[in-house]
Amino acid sequence: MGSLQLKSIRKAFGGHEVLKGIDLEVKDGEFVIFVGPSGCGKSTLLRTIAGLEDATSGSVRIDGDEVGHVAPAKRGIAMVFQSYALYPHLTVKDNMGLGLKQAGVPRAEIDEKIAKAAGMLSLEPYLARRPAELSGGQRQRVAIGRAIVREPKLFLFDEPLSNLDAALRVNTRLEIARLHRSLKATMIYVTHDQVEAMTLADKIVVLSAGRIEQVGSPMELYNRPANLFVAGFIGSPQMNFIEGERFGDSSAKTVGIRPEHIGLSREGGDWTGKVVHVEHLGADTIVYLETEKVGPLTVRLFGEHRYDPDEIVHATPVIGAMHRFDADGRVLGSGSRGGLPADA
Ligand SMILES: Nc1ncnc2c1ncn2[C@@H]1O[C@H](COP(=O)(O)OP(=O)(O)OP(=O)(O)O)[C@@H](O)[C@H]1O
Repeated sequence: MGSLQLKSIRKAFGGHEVLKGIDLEVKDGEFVIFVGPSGCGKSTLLRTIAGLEDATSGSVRIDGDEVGHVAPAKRGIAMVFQSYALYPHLTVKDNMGLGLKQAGVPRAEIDEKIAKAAGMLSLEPYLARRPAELSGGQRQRVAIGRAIVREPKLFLFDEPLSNLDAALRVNTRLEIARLHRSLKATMIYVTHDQVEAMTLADKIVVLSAGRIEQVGSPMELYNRPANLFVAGFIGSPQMNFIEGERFGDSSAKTVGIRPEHIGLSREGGDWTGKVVHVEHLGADTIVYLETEKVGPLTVRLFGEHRYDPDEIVHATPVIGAMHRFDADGRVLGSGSRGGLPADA
């Protein structure tokens, strides 16, 4: 079992409050990812769950038990850091088994657990090596293996892939997804990487300046963002924001439309504009425009397209794909029913 309940968590460093009342429920077996801009409090929240920071006020419960005064080692959690935090003088096997050894687990049981975790992570050939004799990806797998052998109630990951190169990030990401499926463990994960968040999470928690902006599945956040902040934060390239009046929708202060929900043509379309820049990504082409009617626009086209800077083009939004926001940035509606004015 491994459920987590956070109630009104506040944390201040000196006079500076970095967590401003966090309420969150994580169910047993869920994969929950914290995202948000740099400095919003993601790591502080994770460290508070781990017990590496004490909350200034509020309650942290694991499986219903208050753990605010329980030492980190006694909380039944295992944490995997960006920096691996392996002991350089110990072999892979000893690094993985150290926590269990210190807890007085019998040698035979430790060996069995290490063998099982090493099998899951394809680490068998490296058990006798020291960390310096491993690649970054292998070191991170050892750190994950060390967490697995402890059979924690909660796995906490703090940007575990950010020191790895692009290809290795993808492989390790797939490995973490596979592990989550096979272990059915509760995992809480902090990342800067949108793709990691979208692909791994059952539930994403979007934080900004110490508060939760929205909690939801990746597709809920993408298709039905609760406010301008989430709409702008989730999705890359970013959602286009157009003043309601300029869009022709005076019932909304701002209208949002994702770059893939705008079509481009050389003749005939809603908004005439000039191409400013084009990015060819292979599978997609991103076209940046400056339009007369609605200002700058980013358009994402599937496949390869030839558009040149300074070319005059016409952009047309997909009907029903809009998100509408009020003057406070709260969503009024999204998609085919909520995204358009009533008379459209
Ligand atoms: N030990 C500390 N003492 C004082 N201030 C701290 C301490 N730890 C974090 N902070 C401050 O708390 C705020 C939140 O930091 P935190 O590391 O949780 O953010 P984050 O969202 O994880 O950022 P990043 O994405 O850059 O890692 C920041 O303003 C940071 O400077």
